Amino acid sequence: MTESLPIALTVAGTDPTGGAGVLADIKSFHSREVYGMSAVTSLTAQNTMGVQDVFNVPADFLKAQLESIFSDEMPHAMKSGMIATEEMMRVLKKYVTKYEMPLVIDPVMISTSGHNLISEDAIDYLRDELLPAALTVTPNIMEAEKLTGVDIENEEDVRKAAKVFIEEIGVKSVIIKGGHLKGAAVDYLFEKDSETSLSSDRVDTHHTHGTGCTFSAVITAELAKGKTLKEAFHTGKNYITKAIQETPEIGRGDGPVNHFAYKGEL
Ligand SMILES: Nc1ncnc2c1ncn2[C@@H]1O[C@H](COP(=O)(O)OP(=O)(O)O)[C@@H](O)[C@H]1O
Ligand SMILES: Cc1ncc(COP(=O)(O)OP(=O)(O)O)c(N)n1
Repeated sequence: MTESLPIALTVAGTDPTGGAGVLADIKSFHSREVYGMSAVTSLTAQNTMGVQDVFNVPADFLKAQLESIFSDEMPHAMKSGMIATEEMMRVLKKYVTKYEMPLVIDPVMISTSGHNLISEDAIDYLRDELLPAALTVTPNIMEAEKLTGVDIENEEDVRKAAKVFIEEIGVKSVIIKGGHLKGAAVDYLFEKDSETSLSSDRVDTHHTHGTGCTFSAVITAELAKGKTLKEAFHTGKNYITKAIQETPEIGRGDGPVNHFAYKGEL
């Protein structure tokens, strides 16, 4: 008899060159031996040099995709990435409150190349309505600053922002990624009564396109297997570090990471 596979769902935008968004998420799920499903929010025309165009899927069609999935099979964990409009976020909120499963929100706002991927009013809805529904939220430094209003330059500022996330915004936990701070690449997991930080040497490379998507997708995959958030955080960090150390040098600009590089225990 075949053993049943853990299933993870991503609700996110596409990047046709496969470095970020849905394709990066599915590659990450697959490499962790988790069956991947997706509901697409936006089609972007982008590559390693930047974002050329964006087409947002009508909110009703996002609903149709989610309905197709949830009326057929229940994923074990779910993540969201680029959710461009408040209308789409409202649709998503209905599903994440109706069906209970670990939810990881990667609050994607701006691409590395500086392109706005979500509207300003969607940011307010994200902070006030969606974040409290998540098991964890994985902002980078700029996203954490935008959502909390705290300027972040060092570890103390990271702690101040985490306090706002937990005590004011009402998130259950937050993982603040330090990829854009100076020095070592340190990420911080804050739960109500605990703090865990994981550090790795900074890799001297500009090939970091899709690191945030990949990191949060691996965490989601581990949660789908029933791992704890701390265990998932450790695997996510080890996976992304290896994926950045062994970038495949694809494209003419800021290239993607290597989804085959990490060979850790499944
Ligand atoms: N140059 C680097 N060397 C090692 N790890 C990095 C590097 N850049 C980012 N990371 C790691 O990649 C993950 C994504 O971080 P970050 O770049 O801050 O997020 P985002 O991709 O959302 O902007 C984090 O685990 C971070 O520590
Ligand atoms: C469709 C799509 N989704 C997300 C991103 C941003 O990717 P992320 O991994 O958060 O960030 P970078 O590491 O690329 O900054 C994207 N570009 N496209």
